[in-house]
Amino acid sequence: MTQPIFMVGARGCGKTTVGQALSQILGYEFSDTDQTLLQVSGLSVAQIVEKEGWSGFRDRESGILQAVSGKNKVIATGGGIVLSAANRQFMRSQGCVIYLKVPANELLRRLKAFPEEHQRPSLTGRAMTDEIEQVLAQREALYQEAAHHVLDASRTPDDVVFAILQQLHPSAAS
Ligand SMILES: Nc1ncnc2c1ncn2[C@@H]1O[C@H](COP(=O)(O)OP(=O)(O)OP(=O)(O)O)[C@@H](O)[C@H]1O
Ligand SMILES: O=C(O)C1=C[C@@H](O)[C@@H](O)[C@H](O)C1
Ligand SMILES: [Mg+2]
Repeated sequence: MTQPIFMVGARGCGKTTVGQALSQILGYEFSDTDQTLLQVSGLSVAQIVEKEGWSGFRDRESGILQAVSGKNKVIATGGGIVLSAANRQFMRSQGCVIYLKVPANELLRRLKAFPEEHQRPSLTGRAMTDEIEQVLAQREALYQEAAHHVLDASRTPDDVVFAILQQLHPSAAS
């Protein structure tokens, strides 16, 4: 398999952490849409949103998704990449899409421990607990629609990587 692997899911589900580890095992190149946007623009998510609003950020993010896609790549996306129907269609048609599913209480635990507020400014203005539940409720169907594989990602990163390898190459991972 050479097609790109796209990691999707909510903030803090482990797209960057697990995607990077998976790329190393597969010998694939790794890209992250949030990190690439930071590198090419020199601006954090919070700065882009302040200047251009969320719609400006979403437009830039969609452009980056297309730019970083390619063979033998693992691509960690931003948590809101699936809001665009064109992005969902692009990822599904170009590659293999993996949804890392994590319950709200575990997302909250991780995001409280590692807030990274410049890259994760508030989406709703609400308290983090309420925001996570609200955003998950709004996006769950979109993550499911985009995904070829849905993984329980509340386990350790190594366990999640192993589970992905089992889904992609059932014989090789056993
Ligand atoms: N399986 C895991 N178990 C425990 N902690 C994890 C796991 N995966 C990631 N983490 C931790 O949770 C935090 C968020 O992970 P990560 O940045 O990979 O999430 P993300 O899905 O890329 O989030 P974002 O959408 O904001 O980019 C990190 O500090 C990471 O160390
Ligand atoms: O869930 C979201 O909408 C976001 C998640 C992050 O990865 C960043 O892409 C940004 O903070 C928006
Ligand atoms: Mg990330």
